[in-house]
Order: sequence, then C-alpha cells, then structure tokens
Amino acid sequence: MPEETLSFSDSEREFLEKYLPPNSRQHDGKLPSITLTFATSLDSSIALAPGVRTQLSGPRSKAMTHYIRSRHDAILIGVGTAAADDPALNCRLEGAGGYGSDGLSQQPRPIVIDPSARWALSEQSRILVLAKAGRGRAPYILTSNPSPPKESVELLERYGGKYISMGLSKVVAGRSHLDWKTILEQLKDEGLHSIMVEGGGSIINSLLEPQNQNHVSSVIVTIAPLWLGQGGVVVSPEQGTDETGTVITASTLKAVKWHPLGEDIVLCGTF
Ligand SMILES: NC(=O)C1=CN([C@@H]2O[C@H](COP(=O)(O)OP(=O)(O)OC[C@H]3O[C@@H](n4cnc5c(N)ncnc54)[C@H](OP(=O)(O)O)[C@@H]3O)[C@@H](O)[C@H]2O)C=CC1
Ligand SMILES: Nc1nc(O)c(N)c(N[C@@H]2O[C@H](COP(=O)(O)O)[C@@H](O)[C@H]2O)n1
Repeated sequence: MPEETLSFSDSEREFLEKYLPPNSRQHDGKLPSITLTFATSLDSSIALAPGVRTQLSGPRSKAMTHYIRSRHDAILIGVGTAAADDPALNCRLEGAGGYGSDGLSQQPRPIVIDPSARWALSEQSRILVLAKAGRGRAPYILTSNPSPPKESVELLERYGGKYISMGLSKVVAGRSHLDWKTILEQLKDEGLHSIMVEGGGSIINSLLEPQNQNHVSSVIVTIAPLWLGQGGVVVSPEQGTDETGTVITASTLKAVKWHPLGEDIVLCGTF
C-alpha cells in the first residue's frame, strides 16, 4: 500500500520549537536528549488493548508527529509496540528523503528495545519494506540476548540495521527492563544525539518514574477527544511516596503549553 505524504506548515510548527532539540548544537559528550511523545485518550489509554494498533491522532496531529520525527536522529519504541503495530517509523513529511527528496534526509533511525530479541522481523515487516524502498532506515535493536536469531541478524544487516548488545538491568513483573542511562550511552556511541520516544505503555511509564525523568528533555502529548474504555494500555506511572511513606504526585510538568490542533489538543511541557 503506498504511504501517504503529509504536510505541516511553518506557522503550525512554531508552538513546538521550544520543546524540540535545536536544529544544530554542540554535543560536547552529553547523553542524547529524549523527547517523549504519544497520543492518548481522555481515560489515559494509548491503545484499545495490549497488542491492538489504535489510531488516536487526527490528521493535523498525525502530521505534527511526522514533523517531530523529522527533528530527531532516532525514534524509539519497545518491543511490545513493534510486535503489536508493525510500525513504519519513518517520516512521511513532504520533502523528507523518499518523499520528495533524494537520500534519507530527515529520516530518523528506528530503535527497538527488545531485551530477549523476540520481535519476529521478516522481509514483509513494514519497517524493512520502507528501508528497501529508500523511504526510511532499517532499525537498530537493543537487546540483552547474546545470540539473537541468525535469520533476523542477516535480514537486518542486509538493509543497514543491526542488533546492539547490552546487559540486562532488572526484571519487573516478569518483563525485562534495560537501563535508560546505558541505552542512551549506546545510542550516543552510534552518533545519535536526539531521541523521540513514542511508546508503548511500559516504556512511557518507565521513563516517567522519578529516577528516569532526568533523561527526558520534554514531553509532547496529543490528547484525542474520546474515551477508549477499560482494558486499554494505560499511561500511569507508579505513585511516589515521600520520606514518611505518604503517597505523593508521581510527576508534574513545568513550562506547560496547550495548543489545539484540529479536534485534538497538544500538551507540551518539561520536568
Ligand atoms: N497512542 C500512542 O501514541 C502509542 C500507542 N502504542 C501502543 O502501546 C502498546 C504497546 O505497549 P506495551 O505493551 O506496554 O509495550 P512497549 O512497546 O512499551 O514495550 C514494552 C517491552 O519493552 C521491554 N523493555 C525493555 N526495557 C524496558 C524498560 N526500561 N521499561 C519498559 N519496558 C522495557 C520489555 O520487553 P519484554 O516483554 O520482552 O521483557 C517490555 O515488555 C501497543 O498496543 C501500541 O499500539 C505504542 C506507541 C505509541
Ligand atoms: N502520535 C501517534 N498517534 C497515534 O494515534 C498512534 N497510534 C501513534 N502510535 C505510534 O506511531 C507508530 C505508528 O507509526 P507509523 O504510522 O506506522 O509510522 C506506532 O507504532 C506507535 O509508536 N502515535
């Protein structure tokens, strides 16, 4: 199926600028910056159910998401999202590489966090179909599996992707978690300095934990005017507690800006 080409005008871009990585900057050894972005319902759901691809963004906020993609070196998702959505993870903005210009300019590198290397990639995976067509890049997969499936290694390498090995940090409720600082160090070594994290629920909730928030430079959330109902994939980080054990607010945004876009509203902020 041909991918649609999107446009997002200069005047629409203005409100976002403060929350995006600068177009050019000195990296001076710092860890990559993270922009955390996702689309949510009014009941804080980002998908109808685990494993169900759910469109929430309207056409304007979808175009915004692709503009934000164009402003980052990489887009990062968890393996839950890769397996559920078979995502394209490219930039389909008019003028991006493969969408009106040659080469891969404005095409971010997809990054998948896949501790056990369980994502079943194939020649038909959308991400590789687009890489083959010169409309996106093949993914880098961060894993703590020392021997990912040989066929997947070969398939990835054929199109310019690869597995990157790193140690396992901890296991939470039966799920393997990689450590954010180590992830960012690995990405810095790959020359990637700005990372747009798109999801899914577990990845977002992990980054919203107090000990990980310091890695997040800004948050851009699209809020769609609907309720998905119970049973969805919910963004809701663990509650915090103070020194007496009393429950406190998990996270509060600062420097907040609200911007209506079509029927959605976009919330931007920092920690
Ligand atoms: N509306 C929106 O904007 C978006 C919606 N989505 C939706 O989200 C859903 C997927 O969310 P979810 O199932 O939570 O999966 P995720 O995409 O969040 O992936 C979670 C998995 O990543 C691995 N992982 C490694 N390190 C960490 C870490 N530090 N913190 C958390 N996870 C880590 C674990 O793998 P393992 O299980 O192998 O141990 C974990 O189960 C899909 O339905 C998708 O459609 C996704 C993105 C955006
Ligand atoms: N911004 C946004 N709005 C939605 O409604 C969404 N469902 C998502 N999902 C994220 O985008 C990925 C799909 O991207 P492609 O269109 O396949 O390039 C999906 O995997 C989620 O990360 N985002």
